[in-house]
Amino acid sequence: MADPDATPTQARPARPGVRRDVPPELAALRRSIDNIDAALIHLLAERFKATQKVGILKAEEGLPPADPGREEQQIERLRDLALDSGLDPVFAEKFLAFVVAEVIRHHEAIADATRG
Ligand SMILES: C=C(O[C@@H]1C=C(C(=O)O)C=C[C@H]1O)C(=O)O
Repeated sequence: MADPDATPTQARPARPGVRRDVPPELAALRRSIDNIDAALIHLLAERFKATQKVGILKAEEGLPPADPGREEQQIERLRDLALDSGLDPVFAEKFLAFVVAEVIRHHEAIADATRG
């Protein structure tokens, strides 16, 4: 496997103005960030697997794709969790809204396909 901290002689030539010899602490933090990003992608994939199943259930039951009441509860809960953990609650709410908008788009597509 490629060494992420490869010295400039082992790595591709750096683009002009791009430093290759990053300080070890920065390299370590970036490895941690990469691990966290990977976890986020896996978590999102699992969330979308669950919401796809919800979309199918809703289409079968004739329920609407969006549930604003449920979303209100989630916003309140996530804002509290964000505050407790030192994350900006406005960002947490925006992030949830971004994800939920995509889920609703999927649910609308599932409902359309189910109606035929
Ligand atoms: C997943 C659902 O469908 C929609 C998407 C939600 C979500 O992604 O969390 C929440 C509410 C609904 O607007 C649901 O009703 O539970």
